[in-house]
Amino acid sequence: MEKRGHGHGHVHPVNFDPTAAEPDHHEQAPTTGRAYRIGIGGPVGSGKTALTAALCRALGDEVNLAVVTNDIYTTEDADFLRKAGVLDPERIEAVQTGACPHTAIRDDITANLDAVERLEERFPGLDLVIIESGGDNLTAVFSRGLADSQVFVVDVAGGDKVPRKGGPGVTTADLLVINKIDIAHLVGADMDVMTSDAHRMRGELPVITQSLVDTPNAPDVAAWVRSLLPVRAG
Ligand SMILES: Nc1nc2c(ncn2[C@@H]2O[C@H](COP(=O)(O)OP(=O)(O)OP(=O)(O)O)[C@@H](O)[C@H]2O)c(=O)[nH]1
Repeated sequence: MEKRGHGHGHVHPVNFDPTAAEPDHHEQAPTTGRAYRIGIGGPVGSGKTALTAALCRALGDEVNLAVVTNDIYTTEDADFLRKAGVLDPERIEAVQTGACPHTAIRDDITANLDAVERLEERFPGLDLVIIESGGDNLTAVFSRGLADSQVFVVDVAGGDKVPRKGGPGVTTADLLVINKIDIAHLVGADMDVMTSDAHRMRGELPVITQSLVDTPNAPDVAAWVRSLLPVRAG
């Protein structure tokens, strides 16, 4: 990490590595005997709540699932999901982060783990908890102590440069979703550029492009989620 001075007698660390994240202070807990936890993160308005709703629609009848939402000051996302009727409202827990959302999904994950625990107590045998982060920036990723796998959602409206800007969300998330491809032509986003940059930045890690207007149940992401869950007998 480089250090830069700026004229008041000391230096601040300056990190120009787009793939660098803050250190993760939590270890991944063993996944046996508890619900699998998938984190959904990404910039403000990219479609995280819409994807969460889509996954509830796609998987709700076959998987015992619940959702934790994170908002800074409100319970907006939880309220949206409850109103959308995609899941029993009892299966939705809201965390108010009161600070930058990445703090609650990475640095102090207690409130989120407590919310997961409440859901697990309420619904014994829960298979899956989807944890939706509040909208943040390209550096916001989940602690492995909270999310077993994570999806990072960007959208075409942010510009086709977003994947090549990197950041740990784009480069290290277990799945990158490029959302709202139905409006790519309206915002002048070149999908070939976005997908080839995304693959270049991510190596072997998967990339899904989708429109939740054209495919409201997010079939490709739902298939990816199914592939992560343990196969159940019967
Ligand atoms: N055209 C189009 N609009 C979409 C798509 N996905 C989501 N939207 C719209 O984009 C807006 C933002 O979507 P949200 O799901 O609320 O985004 P978010 O990432 O949860 O937003 P924050 O929680 O505020 O960060 C909403 O008006 C959605 O209806 C899509 O695939 N295509």
